[in-house]
Amino acid sequence: MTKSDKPVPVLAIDGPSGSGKGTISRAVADALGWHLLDSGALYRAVGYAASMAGIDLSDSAAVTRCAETTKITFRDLKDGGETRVIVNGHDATDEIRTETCGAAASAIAAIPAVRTALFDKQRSFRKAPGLVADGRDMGTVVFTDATYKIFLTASADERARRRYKQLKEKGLAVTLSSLLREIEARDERDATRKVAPLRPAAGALIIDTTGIPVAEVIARVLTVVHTG
Ligand SMILES: Nc1ncnc2c1ncn2[C@@H]1O[C@H](COP(=O)(O)OP(=O)(O)O)[C@@H](O)[C@H]1O
Ligand SMILES: Nc1ccn([C@H]2C[C@H](O)[C@@H](COP(=O)(O)OP(=O)(O)O)O2)c(=O)n1
Repeated sequence: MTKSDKPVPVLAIDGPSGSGKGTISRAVADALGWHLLDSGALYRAVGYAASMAGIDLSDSAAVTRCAETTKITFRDLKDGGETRVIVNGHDATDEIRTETCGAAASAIAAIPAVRTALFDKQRSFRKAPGLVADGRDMGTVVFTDATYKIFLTASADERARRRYKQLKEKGLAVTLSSLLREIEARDERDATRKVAPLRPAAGALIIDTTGIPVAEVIARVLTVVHTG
């Protein structure tokens, strides 16, 4: 709560992989001077930690213990570069961004107890003057009372092309066809799981970003916040 007892505002931005959530959330949080929660990084960090520990990702009890005990912190760089994600003391920022880790995150995210284990940590990011929360269930589960709810989407082809360009620029060996397959498999798993499936929250503004430049999407989202 703020001093005036008004709840701290939350802008929930949900959507499938490659829809632009990370890019738009970071830019909007910077423009508003609000905090940022990259909830996907938490699921990726748990997937990474479990894989590193040699845990079978279908072993729900072991993965849940891993989610409960893994120490995840975000470290912002002074030069404004990519926020570092520290997992059990190790800078895992680059490792967690691979598609392999994305698939591991999607698999462990379907375990209800893993989601419960990460719930309070996500809620703790809600601090004045406001929070931009990026994920799959920000508006539907974690911040059901979010002040603003946005669902970003784009065609699977466009999302795969964006991811291809992004990973190529990082020097990773990827093919467009395998990325498209991985994105479609992840969409399917995230949208059909029993707990917190990917779907627009009731009343969310749905923005299809196919063919819309980043600057235009940012402007549209900021209009929602400014005009309430
Ligand atoms: N509207 C857009 N038009 C073109 N490229 C975009 C757009 N939004 C995001 N991108 C690019 O697509 C890639 C994936 O975006 P990202 O923000 O990581 O998506 P998400 O967090 O939803 O997976 C990034 O390289 C980003 O720069
Ligand atoms: N709030 C969230 C965020 C991510 N997840 C899961 C499902 C996603 O496929 C993975 C990875 O999420 P992330 O947002 O980092 O992935 P993208 O950047 O959209 O490719 O984690 C989730 O279940 N709930």
